[in-house]
Amino acid sequence: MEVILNSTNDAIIAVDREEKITLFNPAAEKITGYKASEVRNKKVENFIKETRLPHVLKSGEAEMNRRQALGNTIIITSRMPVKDDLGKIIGAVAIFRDVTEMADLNYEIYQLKEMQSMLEAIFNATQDAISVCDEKGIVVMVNPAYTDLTGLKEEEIIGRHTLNDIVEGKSVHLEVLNTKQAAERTRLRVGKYNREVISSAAPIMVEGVLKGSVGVLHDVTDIKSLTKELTEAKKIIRKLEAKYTFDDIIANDEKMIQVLDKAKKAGITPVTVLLRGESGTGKELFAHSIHNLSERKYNQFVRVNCAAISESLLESELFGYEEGAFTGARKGGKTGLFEEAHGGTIFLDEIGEIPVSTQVKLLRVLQEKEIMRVGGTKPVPVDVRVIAATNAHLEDLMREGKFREDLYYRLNVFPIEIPPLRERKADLYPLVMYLVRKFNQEYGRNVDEISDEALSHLKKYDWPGNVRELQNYIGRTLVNIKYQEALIQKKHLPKFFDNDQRTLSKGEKVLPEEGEEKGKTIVPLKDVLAREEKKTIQQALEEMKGNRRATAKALGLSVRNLYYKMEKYGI
Ligand SMILES: Nc1ncnc2c1ncn2[C@@H]1O[C@H](COP(=O)(O)OP(=O)(O)OP(=O)(O)O)[C@@H](O)[C@H]1O
Repeated sequence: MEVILNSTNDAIIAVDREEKITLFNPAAEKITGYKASEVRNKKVENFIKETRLPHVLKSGEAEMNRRQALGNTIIITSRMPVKDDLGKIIGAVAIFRDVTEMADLNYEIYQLKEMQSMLEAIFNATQDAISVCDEKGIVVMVNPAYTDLTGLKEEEIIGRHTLNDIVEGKSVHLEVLNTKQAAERTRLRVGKYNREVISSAAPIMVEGVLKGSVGVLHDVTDIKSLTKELTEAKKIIRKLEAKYTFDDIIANDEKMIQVLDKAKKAGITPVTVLLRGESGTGKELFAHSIHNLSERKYNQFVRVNCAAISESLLESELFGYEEGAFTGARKGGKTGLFEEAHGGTIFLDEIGEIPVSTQVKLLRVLQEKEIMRVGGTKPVPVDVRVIAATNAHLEDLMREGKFREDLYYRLNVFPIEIPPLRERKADLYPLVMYLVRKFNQEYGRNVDEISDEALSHLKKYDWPGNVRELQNYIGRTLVNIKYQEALIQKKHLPKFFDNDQRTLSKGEKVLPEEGEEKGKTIVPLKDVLAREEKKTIQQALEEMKGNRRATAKALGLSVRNLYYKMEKYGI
């Protein structure tokens, strides 16, 4: 018995009825720091308050496995009364164990558990698909983003080899397991949906030993579609911006060089410009270039095709409207194009198509430098440079009462007349070569010259559609040329009045010819009608030398309707 008392790690303290210590073993000495000889026969309360032995003497009740502090130590105590044969309490004994070390360990475990829960929360909530495999390449953990991305259920992944999820490409996990190094940015296709991903992985090392690999997948399908959207958005922005400068205007002809000089002068002054010339002569190109030479070049260039916007909408598009200005008006109103162009330039193309009522408002902007929103009462000051363009004969329109005289004089401050291509044939050769370079790139051709015979053939033609027509024509020519051919010869040149839609320039809409598709002789009626409509419009435009007003009149259409159809058929 004595041996047990002396060798046990449990501290044992016994007291008699008077609460005096009768037993104090070596373990008790160690925990409390008192010597048995010092405390024996002395009241326990005088030395150790936490034993609760006086309480047990009174209550006669045992208290088992209680956790408590003893100074800086943590102990687990059991106390029980000692009774004689008659059940009378003659003393009490306390047995306790130092668990400070165990408590520290518990605390560490607690901290680890906390960390684990935190990591689990991150693991489950992150948008990145994560998988973990062991040192043999067997997947042991995946997060919800991983199952979402791959379309595989957890049970189809866990416990299987990591190669199981890959449809195409090399496993980064295996690379990590082979090299013990991180594997960076590898393209793969994974899972049920064959998603394209970029994957990276890193080794899991525990005390220098490789225990597995953790991999992250980024879905690039989304990135790809976002990039596509971004490219589209950029295209739209570029369309809105002025992209050309005077360096982009090809001119060799004396008359054209003079026109260019005049336009450059307009560029460096804030004057209102009226660009006149047939369709396709380069009016828009000039408008861009003037804006880009001016002090306003870092501000907006807003192009408005006055013929392409319906009469009822044009006014609110140009000047904006106040909330509640009309049924269907947007909440909060709308900023007009003049306000958008504030500080910059507004290019009013086809100015001859503006209805007389809107002309009054436009005159106000030019005179007062302020606009009035539709439904508004307060004028809004705007600082906008106006460049207008027309291929219509404004003087005729004025005589017919369709164009206000006062507006005409306000716009005609600095007229620039761009001559048609037939009057500047010296420009043909440099224009052809410029266009050839452009289409070489686009179509993957290697043309570097045009034969004299082919060039003189082009010079004989009138080019009613001007540079735009030449551009389409050279595009068609390059389609006819083989990759290895470097010289445009007469045999490559298409017919001038070629309405064959299959040789139209890039971007134009191709409608099926009669019975064109193999084994299909019946073409839907709407396609036949569309094809005929397109042909007729093209022919009319050719005959009217690209003059849209005259073409619309000849076809019995409004200019707006003609624009709509031209856009629809990609003419
Ligand atoms: N001198 C030139 N040098 C280079 N390209 C030109 C030249 N003139 C016109 N172009 C090109 O021809 C096409 C038609 O030009 P643009 O749209 O400026 O003509 P436009 O007179 O405004 O036509 P429309 O009256 O039909 O709107 C454009 O692709 C333009 O880049």
